[in-house]
Amino acid sequence: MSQNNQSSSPRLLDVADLSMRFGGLLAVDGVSLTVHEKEVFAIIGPNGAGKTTVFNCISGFYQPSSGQIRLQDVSIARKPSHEVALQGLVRTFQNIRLFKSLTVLENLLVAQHRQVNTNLLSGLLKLPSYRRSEKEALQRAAEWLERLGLTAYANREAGTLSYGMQRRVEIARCMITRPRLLLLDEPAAGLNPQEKQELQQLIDRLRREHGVAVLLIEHDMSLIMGISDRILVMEHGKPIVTGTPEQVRSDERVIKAYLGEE
Ligand SMILES: Nc1ncnc2c1ncn2[C@@H]1O[C@H](COP(=O)(O)OP(=O)(O)OP(=O)(O)O)[C@@H](O)[C@H]1O
Repeated sequence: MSQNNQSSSPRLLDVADLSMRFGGLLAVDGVSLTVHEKEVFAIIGPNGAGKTTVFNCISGFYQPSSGQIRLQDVSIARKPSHEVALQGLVRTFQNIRLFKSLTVLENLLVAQHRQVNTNLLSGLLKLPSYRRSEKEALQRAAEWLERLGLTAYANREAGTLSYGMQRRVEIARCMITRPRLLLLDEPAAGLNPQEKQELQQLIDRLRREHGVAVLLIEHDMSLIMGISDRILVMEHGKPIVTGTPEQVRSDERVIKAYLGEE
């Protein structure tokens, strides 16, 4: 799979000197990174390096101890996750978080509730504006089900699908809100080799056809090297190096700190 050179594209996410302290532990220590529009940017590093904590700070689940986080020049540090999502940044989780007893379609409808006209009065009276936004939500759900090969599963309870399919539903649920930046937390975890290959193709397609940038944490090196434009390597909360897959692969500090441990 070919990487795109997106470094000349406009900057989408700017993280500057981010730190996060838990009591006596400095879990993230001075991390800076920039994600450009339509870029695929990966964060890698050994277990406990601080990757998930960086994700939680960016997506509004943690309030960083210090540092700046800007999405298209608007500060999002210390904003709650639902506000960050409204600004166009959405995420998936290491452990899939779907409404398992709702159908796949219902999961996609729930995801849009903030965008649907939820004015109580217009809902009660079933005014045309309410019916129109409900219809649009259904249409968008059908489109995303088709794009991700999920149409046949629309009426299945999400919890009964295979792990790989649930991951797809999760990604559809994010994409349906039309984000500019999609954060994927270990998207290949638990997938078989064929599903990993499909995931790689899917991420590439989302970027090319829907103009979304992707920031991901992943342990699967073949996926990372195959899909990323640039990679940030972390160790013990600190950034070690940021570069292209080729630069990272041959960097001695990375080999020592990360690849060397295996
Ligand atoms: N809510 C928390 N409270 C206290 N310590 C935490 C919390 N979250 C993370 N940590 C600690 O911060 C450090 C970094 O953890 P983090 O989960 O960010 O690492 P990671 O790189 O994502 O690891 P993994 O690859 O295993 O998911 C670890 O030492 C972890 O125990």
